[in-house]
Amino acid sequence: MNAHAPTQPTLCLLRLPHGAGIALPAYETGGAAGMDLRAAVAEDQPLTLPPGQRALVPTGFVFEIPAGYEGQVRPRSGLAFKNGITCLNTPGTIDSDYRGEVKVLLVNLGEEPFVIERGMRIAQMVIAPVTQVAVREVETAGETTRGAGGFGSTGVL
Ligand SMILES: O=c1ccn([C@H]2C[C@H](O)[C@@H](COP(=O)(O)OP(=O)(O)OP(=O)(O)O)O2)c(=O)[nH]1
Ligand SMILES: [Mg+2]
Repeated sequence: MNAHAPTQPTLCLLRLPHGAGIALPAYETGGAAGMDLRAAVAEDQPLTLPPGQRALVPTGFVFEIPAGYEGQVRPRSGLAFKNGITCLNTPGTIDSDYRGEVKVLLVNLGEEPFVIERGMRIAQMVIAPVTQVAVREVETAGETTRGAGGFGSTGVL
């Protein structure tokens, strides 16, 4: 039983042919926020990401995100710190109506080429609730104390 069990929705996963043998995305610890995603690159064709380059890395699964939720694809801090590997579009947005393969857009911001092997845990996915709002155009925006101040207007200390 994990920390979030009482209200747990179900994530349905469709395994694609090239995802055969890849471990299901999983929470590595009981209280983990994200499920680790693995690279479904070919066993005999690891993907080398040279410095400054990006690549779409397959996960091998279609994710059926429950209605009312989104999937956020986020970097793993270890890969970012040790190797400069991050998600270019972080957090990647997986819509609940998307039925294609989830892919991870990695970029190498490090100085060395990075080799992505089959089954490597390359990113993590957080499932988060989303609200779709009604959109309405207005003539004036409601007054606030902040007003138009932003981008550092409140200072640093
Ligand atoms: O890191 C990502 C980001 C997106 N997607 C998939 C799922 C998502 O539902 C879809 C569309 O993503 P997004 O809306 O970010 O991209 P877009 O450029 O706006 O494409 P679209 O016009 O298809 O919405 O692409 C991924 O597999 N990985
Ligand atoms: Mg879009």
